[in-house]
Amino acid sequence: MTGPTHPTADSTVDPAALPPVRVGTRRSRLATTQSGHVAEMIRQRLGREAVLVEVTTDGDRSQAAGTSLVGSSSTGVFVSALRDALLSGEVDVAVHSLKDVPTYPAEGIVVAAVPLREDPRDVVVARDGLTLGELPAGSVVGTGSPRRAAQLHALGLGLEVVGVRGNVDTRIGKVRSGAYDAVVLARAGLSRIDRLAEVTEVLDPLQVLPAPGQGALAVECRAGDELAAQLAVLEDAPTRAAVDAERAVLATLEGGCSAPIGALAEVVEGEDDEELWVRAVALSPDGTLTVRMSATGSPADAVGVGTRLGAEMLADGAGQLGQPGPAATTEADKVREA
Ligand SMILES: NCc1[nH]cc(CCC(=O)O)c1CC(=O)O
Repeated sequence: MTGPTHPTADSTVDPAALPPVRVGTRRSRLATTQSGHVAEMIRQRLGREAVLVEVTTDGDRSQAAGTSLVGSSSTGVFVSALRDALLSGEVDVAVHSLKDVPTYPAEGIVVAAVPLREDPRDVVVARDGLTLGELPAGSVVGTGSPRRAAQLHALGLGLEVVGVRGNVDTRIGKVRSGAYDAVVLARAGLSRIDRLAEVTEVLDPLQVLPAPGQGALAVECRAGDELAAQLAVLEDAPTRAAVDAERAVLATLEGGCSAPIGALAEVVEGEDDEELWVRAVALSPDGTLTVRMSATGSPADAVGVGTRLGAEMLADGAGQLGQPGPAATTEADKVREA
């Protein structure tokens, strides 16, 4: 039988009658698209209204002012302003590209959900529809990422790697204007802003491993907020296991190594159970020295698998890749039962 609901009983509160969830976002097209995607999932799966609230970050301001912001040192600024807005109560949810989120935890904040990740691979946008292998030696390839630069050098194609800053549109513009022969970007970013048609090559992870967490989003909220439990419906468990493992590799290596790092994990169907596979690489900045390893284990032990893999890489010389000195092991490719 139907009848009036009882608004005083928690179980019968209509979620649509609650105030809208305020989803904090940076202003870039990539950020607003990602946050809009999360807001839509909140409407669909929580049945609550959601609105985007723009938060200007120091990173956005310095980019507007033309300051160069490349590499991992810049990533925190994009994240911290959103977290400040979360802690001050200005917004209820913060959405980040997971690869931009530092590995150390933020006080008072939890990653309430990691939704299904996009294709995590790096891609090339080159002139004339070319692949990296088709570009003549000496071609100019733009990237602001030490990880991409080192792996491009390691390909041995004689490419000239130069820095590039700015948002995705700006970077592709460098190829369109003829300033660069190619740029390397995350496929996920291009997918989110609907520019996949410009991709001329998808880079095989055997050659170029993505950044830990690439293609995945972190949905954060205040620790202890009842929203944290509700947002769990946005979670994709295999994605969480994969990015936990990748970030554990990174966190372990960060302890003893300043070299660029790539890592990619996936959960695959094993004979009896699901298995987690992790591949990782640490490189000298010029790409001449690499420590490359893989590990496998249970998705339930993702952090353990990644941590042991990172420790194994340190034991194999990953800590010596940053500075000149005795050569580290090259291309040591081991599969370990973790
Ligand atoms: N560092 C910038 C950044 N942060 C997240 C993405 C793309 C989306 C993603 O990787 O999740 C990008 C652009 C890029 O690396 O090409």
